[in-house]
Amino acid sequence: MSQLIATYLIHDQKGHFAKKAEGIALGLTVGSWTNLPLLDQEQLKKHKGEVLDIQELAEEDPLLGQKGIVKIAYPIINFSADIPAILTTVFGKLSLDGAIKLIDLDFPNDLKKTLPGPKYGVEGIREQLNVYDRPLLMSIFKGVIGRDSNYLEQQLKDQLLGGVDLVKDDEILFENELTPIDKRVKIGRKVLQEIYERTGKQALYAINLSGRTEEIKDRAKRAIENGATALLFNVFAYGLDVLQSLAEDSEIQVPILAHPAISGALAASPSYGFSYHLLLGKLVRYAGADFSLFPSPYGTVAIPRAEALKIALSCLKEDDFKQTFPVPSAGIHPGLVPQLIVDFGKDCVINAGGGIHGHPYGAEGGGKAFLCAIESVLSGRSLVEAAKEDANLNQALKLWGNLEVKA
Ligand SMILES: CSCCC(=O)C(=O)COP(=O)(O)O
Ligand SMILES: [Mg+2]
Repeated sequence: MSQLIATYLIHDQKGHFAKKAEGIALGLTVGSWTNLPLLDQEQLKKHKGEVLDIQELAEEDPLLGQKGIVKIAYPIINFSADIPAILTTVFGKLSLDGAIKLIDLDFPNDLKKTLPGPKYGVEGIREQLNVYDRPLLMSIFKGVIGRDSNYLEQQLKDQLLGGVDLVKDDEILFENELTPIDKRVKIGRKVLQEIYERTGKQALYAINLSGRTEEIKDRAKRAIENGATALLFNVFAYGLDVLQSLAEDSEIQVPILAHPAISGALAASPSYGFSYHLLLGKLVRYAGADFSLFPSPYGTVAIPRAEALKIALSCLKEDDFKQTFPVPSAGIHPGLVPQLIVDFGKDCVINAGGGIHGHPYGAEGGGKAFLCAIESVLSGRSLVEAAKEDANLNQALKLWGNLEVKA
């Protein structure tokens, strides 16, 4: 019988993990079945969760007690094949029941088959952009709230002239009178075309898809009909199922970038919530994101390096799905590029807002400084060496410094 396997970090003052694990396996499936008549027990057996493994960890939390890892298998006949039902089964009521963290989910093939995964993935995106041999570079509009469409247009041009592969709206730019989505799409189409004719550079502009859930599919489709080339989506403000339904829609034929806004509330605690790699890696990928943004280990809202690396591994793991581009973000500047490439390799997106727009030569200089940093790392040169011949990189390093690389 096909089973979904959930791995949890649990805590117990007395280390009674077996009892706790059995309580979860029963409580989230058939409830207390042992007191029922034999006939009912037989009927319920095929629905009961099964404790597969219990490991006691040496580590102890001073307040929460001893730590343990338990694996519980849930028969997939218990729930419908959708993420809301899956999450409610494995972590619904349980998420409210003290210090417990859902670390991972192993999906059986018949359940995986019901999920879309990314439409384009790393390979498809590289084909669209015609960039195969380096990390991609993305920049983020900044300071657009309260500004008109001329301002937005100029910012887009400046960013693209810096040579970036993608530009994205900030996740906090919503429907507004000055720069509504229709206007942004129109500007995006025009400027992307102009830059392509001038420089031959293909780029994508990810428009923030916002508004009420019931409106957003139509809004996305209209944007795409009018020339939108990618969508940014605040997946945790809406839910993974909404991402899935966008990804599955055959009329939504553009890449989707999943923004991690809100996810800190769900994953940052070491003892509660989801693991970051499950949420921003596996689930976002399975639900259909082509890109997953997450806090890098080095910037302004840093997460531990080990966590960030696991997110990226989960995005790129050999699997039945296309790969999702990992996008370590927040507070990124050119001096971090060598470390980002050591950590995430070539299949990642280097993504910056302030590190592009705050460059002394403007967004164009910012983009060029990043590209020079990427190229110098890939050709084995130090940033300091490369900066001797590149004024853009030189200015960036003077302003933001140059992180010493750790293996
Ligand atoms: C926390 S990951 C999302 C990064 C993001 O949305 C952003 O605006 C980063 O901007 P920055 O100026 O820090 O590059
Ligand atoms: Mg942002």
